[in-house]
Amino acid sequence: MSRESLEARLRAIGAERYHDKHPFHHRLHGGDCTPDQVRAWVINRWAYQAAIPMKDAAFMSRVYDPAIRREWRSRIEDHDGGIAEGGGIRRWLKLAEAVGLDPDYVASGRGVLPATQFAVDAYIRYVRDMPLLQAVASSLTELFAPKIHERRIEGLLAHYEFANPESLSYFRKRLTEAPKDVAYGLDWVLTHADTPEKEDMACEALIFKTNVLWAQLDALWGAYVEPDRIPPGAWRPGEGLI
Ligand SMILES: O=C(O)c1cc(C(=O)O)c2c(n1)C(=O)C(=O)c1cc(C(=O)O)[nH]c1-2
Repeated sequence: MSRESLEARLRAIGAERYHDKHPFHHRLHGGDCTPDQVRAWVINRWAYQAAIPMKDAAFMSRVYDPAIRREWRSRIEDHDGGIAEGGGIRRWLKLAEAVGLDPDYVASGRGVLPATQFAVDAYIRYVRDMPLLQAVASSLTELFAPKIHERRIEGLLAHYEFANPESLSYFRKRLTEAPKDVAYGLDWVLTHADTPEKEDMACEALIFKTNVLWAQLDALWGAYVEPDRIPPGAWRPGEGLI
């Protein structure tokens, strides 16, 4: 298979399975979420945000080639940032505050749904334990992220009072960060998936990752859109507010 046809296969996986298709996102971006459903999304998505630099550190701990580590380390810097200016994690907490949540409560990780935690932990473990090809390929959902970030900025600005350039700065910044990361990751996968077996492995990794993302939204829908389904220990409306 050529590089072009593997790339087409990866993109077809996104077209079918990326979480922009999930009904929770349609609801969020279309202005149909209640304030508590938005809060539940911010609290649970925090678990994903917090896991990203950990999985990137897990990845780097396995790589012997300094050239790859040099490319990869900006991912950690993008999220953690420096002491003074912070990074994506701090920008996420700005969003938390804007929707009326205490940022310390959100950053504590309390109230995250069990299924969300299982999904993000599975992502960290996958990147730590699987062949490097699959560890890299699992990040390629970011091929599809700029489109959903643009849609989210537009949808939130149109429908919710909390939305403004400051509260949404996380997504705006990702519009320039993600394409740089994914260009490197995609090229690496297309170069290293040089047998039919490895091509299948890369595709399986991307499917795994779309499942990690989908499962988080299924968990949100189950707990906060369906009535009376919040699991024990998970965030309940009224908790963790400013
Ligand atoms: O808002 C989204 O829908 C979304 C999706 C994804 C993704 O596709 O995994 C990431 C992000 N955002 C994101 O902001 C981010 O920093 C990020 C890093 C990664 C990764 O797997 O390394 N995915 C994503």
